[in-house]
Amino acid sequence: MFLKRIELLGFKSFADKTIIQFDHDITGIVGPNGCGKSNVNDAIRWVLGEQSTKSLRSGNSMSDIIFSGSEFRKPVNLAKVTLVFDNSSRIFDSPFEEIEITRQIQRSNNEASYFINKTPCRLKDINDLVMDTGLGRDSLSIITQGNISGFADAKPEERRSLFEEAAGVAKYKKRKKVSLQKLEKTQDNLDRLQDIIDELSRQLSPLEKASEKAKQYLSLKEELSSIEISVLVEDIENYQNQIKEIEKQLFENKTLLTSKETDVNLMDHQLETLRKEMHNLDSQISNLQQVYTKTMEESYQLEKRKVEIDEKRKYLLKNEDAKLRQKELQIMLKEAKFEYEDRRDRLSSLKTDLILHKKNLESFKNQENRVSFELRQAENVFQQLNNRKQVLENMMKQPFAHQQGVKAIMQAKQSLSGIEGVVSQLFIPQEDKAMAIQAALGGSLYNIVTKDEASARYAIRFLKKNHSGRATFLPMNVCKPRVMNSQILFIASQAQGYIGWANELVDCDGKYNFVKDRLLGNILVIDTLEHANECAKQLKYQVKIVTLDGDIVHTGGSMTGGFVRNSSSPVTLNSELKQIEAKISGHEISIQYLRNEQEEYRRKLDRENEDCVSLQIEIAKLENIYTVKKDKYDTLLQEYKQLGIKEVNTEEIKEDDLVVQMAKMHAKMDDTSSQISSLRSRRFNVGNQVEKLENDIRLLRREMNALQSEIHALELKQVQYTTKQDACLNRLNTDYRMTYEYALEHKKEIDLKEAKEKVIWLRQEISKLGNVNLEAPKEYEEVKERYDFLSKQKEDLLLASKQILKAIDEMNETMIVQFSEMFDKINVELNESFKAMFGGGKARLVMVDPEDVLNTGIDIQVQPPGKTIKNLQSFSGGEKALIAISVLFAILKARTMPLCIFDEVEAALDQANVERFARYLSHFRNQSQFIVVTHRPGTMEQCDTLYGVTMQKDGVSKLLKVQLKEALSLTEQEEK
Ligand SMILES: Nc1ncnc2c1ncn2[C@@H]1O[C@H](COP(=O)(O)OP(=O)(O)OP(=O)(O)O)[C@@H](O)[C@H]1O
Repeated sequence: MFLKRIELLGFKSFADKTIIQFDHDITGIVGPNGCGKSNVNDAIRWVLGEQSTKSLRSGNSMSDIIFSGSEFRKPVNLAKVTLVFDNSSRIFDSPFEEIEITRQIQRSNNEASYFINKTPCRLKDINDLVMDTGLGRDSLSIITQGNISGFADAKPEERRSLFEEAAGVAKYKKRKKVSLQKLEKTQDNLDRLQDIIDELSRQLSPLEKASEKAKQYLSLKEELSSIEISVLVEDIENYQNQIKEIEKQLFENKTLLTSKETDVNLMDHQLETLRKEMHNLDSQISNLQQVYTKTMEESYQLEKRKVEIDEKRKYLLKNEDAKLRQKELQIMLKEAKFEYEDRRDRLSSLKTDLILHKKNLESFKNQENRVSFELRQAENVFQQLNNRKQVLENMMKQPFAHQQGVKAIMQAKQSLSGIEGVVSQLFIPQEDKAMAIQAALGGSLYNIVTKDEASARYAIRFLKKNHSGRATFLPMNVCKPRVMNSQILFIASQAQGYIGWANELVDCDGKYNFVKDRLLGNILVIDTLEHANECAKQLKYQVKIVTLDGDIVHTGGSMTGGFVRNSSSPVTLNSELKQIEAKISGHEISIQYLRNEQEEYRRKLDRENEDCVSLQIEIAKLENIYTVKKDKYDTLLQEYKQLGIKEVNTEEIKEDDLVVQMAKMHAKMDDTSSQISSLRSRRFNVGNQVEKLENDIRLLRREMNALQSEIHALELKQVQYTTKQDACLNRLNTDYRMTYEYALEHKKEIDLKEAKEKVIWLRQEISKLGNVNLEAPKEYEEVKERYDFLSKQKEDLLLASKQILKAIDEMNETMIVQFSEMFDKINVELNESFKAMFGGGKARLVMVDPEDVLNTGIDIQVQPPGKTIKNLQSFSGGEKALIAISVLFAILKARTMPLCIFDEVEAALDQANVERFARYLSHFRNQSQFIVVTHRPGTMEQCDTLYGVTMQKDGVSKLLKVQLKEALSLTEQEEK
């Protein structure tokens, strides 16, 4: 037998271990109602994997199938049922000759355990084992009274499962279901995958762009760094050279300064010496003047004596004899000759002197004329400068003459609170930058800076109230500093003719720095308009640029410039005034210098004049004396000749002679006078030298001041270059993490100008890129990799779903074929079984939708003998059962089942029909094994073995093999 035995323990009413042995094809199980017959059926179904407590006629919990006890028996805690099958025909796909399937449940944990041949297994293993064998919880193997009675009344669709089971398509259906679930899952996965792929693809495009941008950025940056390092190194080298040059100049200037200091010291010393000499000369002159006076006194005494002697001689000449007279005359002649020759020589010497002095006079006159001319010119310019200064000062006294509102506010400043001042007065442009700053400030020149907005509001109310015009106010608290883009700062700093940012070229009180930065922080100052245009181009016309002349290149590229007649503003006035004042002080010095020079020449002129005049007087006096002396000599000579003396005694005049003494006196006086003159000249020269030295010292000191300023400027420059050099070093360090020495080693040979242009270009290109996500290439790679991977997965899934669909198609095909074949086969068998059950007539199975074999419901058209075809519903309960049994037999004929369990399937039949049923059943002997739960003697008669089930008072089912007679008596007992 296929099912060899059932072992029950604790299952429902089978509290005690009960073994049902099956030795024949048809085994009947009989007994009164409620004795536990159907529990055997339930036990088989339970072992074969039934999960529905309803199907098992149990309570809510599976543990309800465990024997629950009775008045006389305690409940048990374990239910265990084993089915033992003969597998020699290999109905189960297993190499074992015997298959033992066990299911048990513990009350304590409500957990079921499964075993195949005593080995624990899963429910699935049991399902797989019984699949395709015709067994199983939903199979045709177990048919109950309910199945039979409900068959006719069931909907066509509900009937279909029976035929599917018979056709053996259930496994395909199951597989198809699994495949469809897989397909659904695959589709779900595909949908999810598609969502992710869509999302990734949305990310990919921008990421690819960002990645390209980042790569471009990195490549530009790399190029930039390779060039910029060299540029920085070159710049540092240049700065170093410039610093060295400045150091050299500083050294030279400092040396020069020291040498000038030495010169000044030396000159001071010379000055001292000269002053001493001057003092010396003065005392020498004074001494000589005394000598002169004394000599003149002595000469006067000698003159007096001479006059007395001459008087005596005149008397002698008149009264004495000829010889004496001759002697006397001779003496007088000698003296007269001596005197007249002496005066002649002196005269000649004085004339020579006069010529010399006149020459000097002429030269000094020329010099004085030249200096006077230069002085006049300098004084003219000086006057003009002073006039301009006065005009400027007047203009500055009324700085807002044309700005009525500004003027009114500034006049009422004391009574208004929070008025700081007008922009044009608060900001002082650095030297030469006034025009540029004026252009940069433009309309803001006359903005009034206030402490806050409230002060500005108050001032505006004041203007309104007094009808005093309008003004623009700039509250300090709203001024925030402008931060220029570092790229622009860099490009600007490299531009040709770069002077600086306008705010850097203006001095002001520190508290106005924000105002200054707000108004001027974004305006660039470049030397010329050409350079400004060039720079504007490099900066893409994003920055307003002004030139030193006040021309403007606006953002966007428009230009303003030209000449304005009265373009003065307080900003330029101030600067012009400063320039004028500087010029005036320069002119003052040169005028002073010229005046000194003029004074010196005039003094010289006066002196020469004086000398000439005194010489001329002296000459005039001497000429008279000479004439007198000559006349005297001539007269004496006449007188002497009249005495008849041919020869004039040439005897030398004696030294002690009065005339000789007098001549000596004159000579001494001349000599003294000449010495005085020479000393005076010396004194004059020394005086001039002193003055000159004093001037030279003054000049030297001025030069030293200039040198000092130059040194200061150089030191400033040195600091500037050092700062620039440090900035470059810093950039090398922070931007490129390099020391100068390292960078120097790795520097490339570059053309600095070209390289700087390239750096600017590269920076512009980098700037154009805007924000760059440096992680983008990595992110792109990751997303791309994921995208590719998921796309491949999608392809695989599509392939898998195609394969599943193909498999489903194949299964559908197989199911259609198998179902159709089985359907036809059953239809053929039905005709026969129907005839056998009804004793004639005909029956036919019909597909409700033949087009949809896979889903169609199944209808039955029956025509019992002598009756016309009627609606199934209109048949009696017995007829309906008979129709169902006909179909059941038809199926069993068409598809051989190894085991069939009929649970009171013939209950609704009358005696004659039961016998017909039983007889038909016996036809299946040797073909299938039947376990028949029955009350009907007709059926019992056809059974090979009968088991009687009884239940005593203890509520426990007992089983015993019975003979037909006993079986009938068991049933009869119940009927009674
Ligand atoms: N868990 C359980 N513990 C104890 N007894 C149980 C349990 N479950 C069911 N029973 C008993 O089993 C009996 C019902 O058995 P079953 O339905 O097999 O009887 P039957 O012989 O088929 O009756 P009928 O001929 O009327 O169909 C009842 O007496 C019921 O009390």
